[in-house]
Amino acid sequence: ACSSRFVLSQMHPMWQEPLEVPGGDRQSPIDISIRKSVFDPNLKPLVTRYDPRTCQQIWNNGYSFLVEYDDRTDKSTLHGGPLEDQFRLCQFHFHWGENNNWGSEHTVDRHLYPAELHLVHWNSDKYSLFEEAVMEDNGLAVIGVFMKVGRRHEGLQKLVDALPAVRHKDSVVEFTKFDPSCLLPQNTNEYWTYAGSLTTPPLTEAVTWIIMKQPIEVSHDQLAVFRSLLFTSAEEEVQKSMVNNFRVQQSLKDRTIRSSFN
Ligand SMILES: NS(=O)(=O)c1c(F)cccc1F
Ligand SMILES: [Zn+2]
Repeated sequence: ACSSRFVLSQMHPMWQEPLEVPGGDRQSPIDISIRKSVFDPNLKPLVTRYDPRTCQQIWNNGYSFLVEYDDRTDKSTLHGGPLEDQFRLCQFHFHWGENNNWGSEHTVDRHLYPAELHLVHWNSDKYSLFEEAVMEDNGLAVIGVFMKVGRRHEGLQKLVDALPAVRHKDSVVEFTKFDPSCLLPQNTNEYWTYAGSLTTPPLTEAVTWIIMKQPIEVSHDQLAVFRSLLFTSAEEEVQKSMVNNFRVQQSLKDRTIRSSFN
């Protein structure tokens, strides 16, 4: 699995923003202004091929919970869209709020969603490890999917049922045979894409972001289970609810957001 331990081992205490970032001209997340985005007819459809047999475990890393995949071979991949190369799925995770009024990292015309899913992939045509790719301009591709409150998401429920087992920071539970394509919206041809960064330290400017226009629906109760997780480990006296684990929005600076649709 892609040991995001690398990314999170440099973890700063929560929200010690603003963190000085070398360069810092392509930071994430951002607001996606629809009128500022430019339709690019050359953008291709996204192609995801996920093998549920590569799903390994769920890990509470004290920041979010990650569903980690075996990324030692090209079994679960992403290509197409704005991407020139093939990318390997290493993990997916979420960001959410303490209530349904906020929680997403990206916004659309300042509209906040209660949560956002990130499917993290690294460029396996150019690099041999996630830890390498995370330091390179074209190293990562992250699919962002907005989540709104509505009908219960049957595919998500298997994951929700496993969360009590990873309530505390540093807990891990085996989790297998999960196909993350069930978490994608039915329409994956409409997305925005821009050059950005990790939204957690080391905040490296390595990410091609692909943000789906169509949100998925999850139930109020499913989001409530996300909020039952804890930032703190079992040993700590004061337990802190894992909520509001999103980064503050960053300036667009000299960047263009492209859309795959008109
Ligand atoms: N939030 S994010 O998708 O930028 C992200 C990554 F891409 C990789 C590791 C951790 C992480 F949080
Ligand atoms: Zn994320």
